[in-house]
Amino acid sequence: MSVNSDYLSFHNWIKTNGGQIHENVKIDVKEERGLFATDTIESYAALVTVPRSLIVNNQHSDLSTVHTDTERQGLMMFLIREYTKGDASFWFPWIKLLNVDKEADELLKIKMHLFDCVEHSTLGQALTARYQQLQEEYEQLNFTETNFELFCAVDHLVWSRVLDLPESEPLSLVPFIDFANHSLNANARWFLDDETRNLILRSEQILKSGEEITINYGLKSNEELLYLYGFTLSDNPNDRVTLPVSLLPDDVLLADKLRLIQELNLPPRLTLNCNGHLNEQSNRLVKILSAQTHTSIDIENEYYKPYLLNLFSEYLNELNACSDDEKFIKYYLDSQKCIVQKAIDNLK
Ligand SMILES: C[S@@+](CC[C@H](N)C(=O)[O-])C[C@H]1O[C@@H](n2cnc3c(N)ncnc32)[C@H](O)[C@@H]1O
Repeated sequence: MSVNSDYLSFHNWIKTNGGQIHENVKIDVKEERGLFATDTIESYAALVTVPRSLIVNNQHSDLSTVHTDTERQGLMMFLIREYTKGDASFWFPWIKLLNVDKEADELLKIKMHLFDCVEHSTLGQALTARYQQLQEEYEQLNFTETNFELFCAVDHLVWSRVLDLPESEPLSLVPFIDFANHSLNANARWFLDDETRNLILRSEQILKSGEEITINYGLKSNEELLYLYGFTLSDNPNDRVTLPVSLLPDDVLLADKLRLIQELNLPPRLTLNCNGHLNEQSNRLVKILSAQTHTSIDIENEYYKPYLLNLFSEYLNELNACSDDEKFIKYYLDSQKCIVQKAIDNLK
């Protein structure tokens, strides 16, 4: 079967099961596979309607036999089980297009790149924790139907494709709408129909022929985008730098500083916004961390600037030592460098 006929089968599957697809909407591959308008579409048009019966979550009868600790695991088990059934699965026309095998290869490559580049950043820490957790889950679930790489790929598919439905709704995968890519200037929006509980993707403006149909995944930093979806934006106004910080064990003020940090409930990291400014909590944390006398704890002391300069310069050196040709990692690194450089300039 050719790729085109796979998309045709998917369209037919959605329709046969009660869904609707606007005649001028199709899945296509340009730079990235996504949804496109094949002709002009008016604003506020229903682009896709996905019936309740095709929305995958823990309320769906097909997940009733999956017993797991978390909703995410439930979705993973469902995907693995249905993927393993091949064309015997009811969900085959959709799952075939998810390219589970290819995803596993791609992910492995990205993982290697990332670990080399961002080992010491909060992203490196988060990724390390995620893979450790996945390893534990994989062993715990004693999964014989798949290998670990595939297990990671399915985890990525779930993270990158779930929709955050309104509060009372569970984590859900929504075939067809899960082919919409992200844009900060999105031209479409999805919502749950109050009456039918169907999920509808609607145009928010007139769409021109050939235009990509995009939704907004939220105001996420490049680190969050990379962690959740595996891509970044070259010019991300929501980008920031988060740097893990810790106290030195030989700090004479260690106990006092720790107590204060706990009392104030400060997270052990510094966050710089895209203009290189520390947020309020981080500012407070640095005053505590950099103090060298009792009287200077939690006030702007003379060690404040040198402490920060040293921290930022070290991180900048680390970033400069990484070079990567992979487009999204390059955007991530360039943006991190730019923010840290602004923070250094702000201090001077
Ligand atoms: C919900 S899926 C969207 C459909 C996906 N492109 C596909 O081929 O199935 C999310 C994934 O699409 C890709 N993606 C979404 N928005 C993107 C963007 N603005 N730039 C690059 N890749 C994007 C990322 O790989 C992300 O993990």
